[in-house]
Amino acid sequence: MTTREAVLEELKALTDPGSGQDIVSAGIVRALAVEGDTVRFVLEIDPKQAEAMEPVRAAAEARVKAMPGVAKASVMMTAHSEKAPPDLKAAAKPKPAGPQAVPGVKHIVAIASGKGGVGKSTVAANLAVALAAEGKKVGLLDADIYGPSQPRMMGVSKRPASPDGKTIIPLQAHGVTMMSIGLMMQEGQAVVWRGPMLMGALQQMMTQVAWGELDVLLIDLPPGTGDVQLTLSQKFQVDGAVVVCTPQDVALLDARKGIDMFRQLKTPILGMIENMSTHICSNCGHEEHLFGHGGVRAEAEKLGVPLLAEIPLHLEIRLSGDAGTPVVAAAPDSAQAAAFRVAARELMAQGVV
Ligand SMILES: Nc1ncnc2c1ncn2[C@@H]1O[C@H](COP(=O)(O)OP(=O)(O)OP(=O)(O)O)[C@@H](O)[C@H]1O
Repeated sequence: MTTREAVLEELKALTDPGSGQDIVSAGIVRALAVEGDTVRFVLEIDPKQAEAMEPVRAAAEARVKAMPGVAKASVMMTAHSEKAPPDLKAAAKPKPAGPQAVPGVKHIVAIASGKGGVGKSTVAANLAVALAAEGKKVGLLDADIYGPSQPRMMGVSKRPASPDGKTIIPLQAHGVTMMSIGLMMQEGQAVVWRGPMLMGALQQMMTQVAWGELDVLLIDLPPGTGDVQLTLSQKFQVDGAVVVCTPQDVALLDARKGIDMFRQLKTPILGMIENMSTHICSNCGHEEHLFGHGGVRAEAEKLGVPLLAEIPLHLEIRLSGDAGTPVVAAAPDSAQAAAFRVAARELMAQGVV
């Protein structure tokens, strides 16, 4: 199969009698399409030149048809428009697009974890509600393709509407505008995501969801260091990442990997959040350190990133999350909710919300 570039190269051998330039540089080769072994294009000419151009058209068709890998060549002449011809060389090589902003969204903050089950989604949901309670316009995008849990945590299950088949209308819960990849899948459906599908789904949820005006869009990422993290950091202007971990050594090791990845991607680390920091007994209020204590603080200091909050392991946090009302909304005055509010205010103090 031949390429568009090879065809253009071949056509440069022909001269445009009007300008004296080759027909590619003269800008009269338009709508060039290479489909398998068929090449089609038009020569856009001044109608007065039709007769003089016919031999050029015939020569162009013959030259392209003689190229290896070409079975059919179809060249037509059309009358030119008044607009300046486009620069074919520039059109062939579009500039690589840098990270883009999401229209209307002032800041993007990723909530990440090195491994699964450390409470990243719980933190994302409660942070979103806490920031909304501070008067911020907050969006929450659940991009955790392996286990989207925001519909359950935020208590929404309705499939989002798309009146025009292009724009997706996000849902509202506890003062937060939210969207989850889970709402686009059939319940119980197992999805095998491949790289390009993943990137497409993330891109679609970032740009096709009608987020409206937001102070911040929180992204609940899948655990670990994979395609979604990479795509998000490379394609969108992410203000920073919050890394959630538990005090266990193994989680810390994974958290370190996550931090390394964001550093390589030049995404600022806004801070770490220690979840399941201490266990507070829901009967007697006794506090104990089930997974050890102080490890995350020491690690954060070593890595030079702030420790945004220490969230206790508390039955109320799990029950409220499972019931669809994050603890910050269910029991705003509780000590458990206060820990999330501390993290929210820290982010506001950093100016990323
Ligand atoms: N501080 C906490 N106290 C009590 N339960 C918690 C706490 N944090 C999280 N949980 C519970 O632990 C479970 C896992 O939390 P969550 O789904 O937020 O983790 P995750 O890191 O997002 O997991 P994954 O991304 O692997 O699905 C949930 O049932 C949640 O309610």
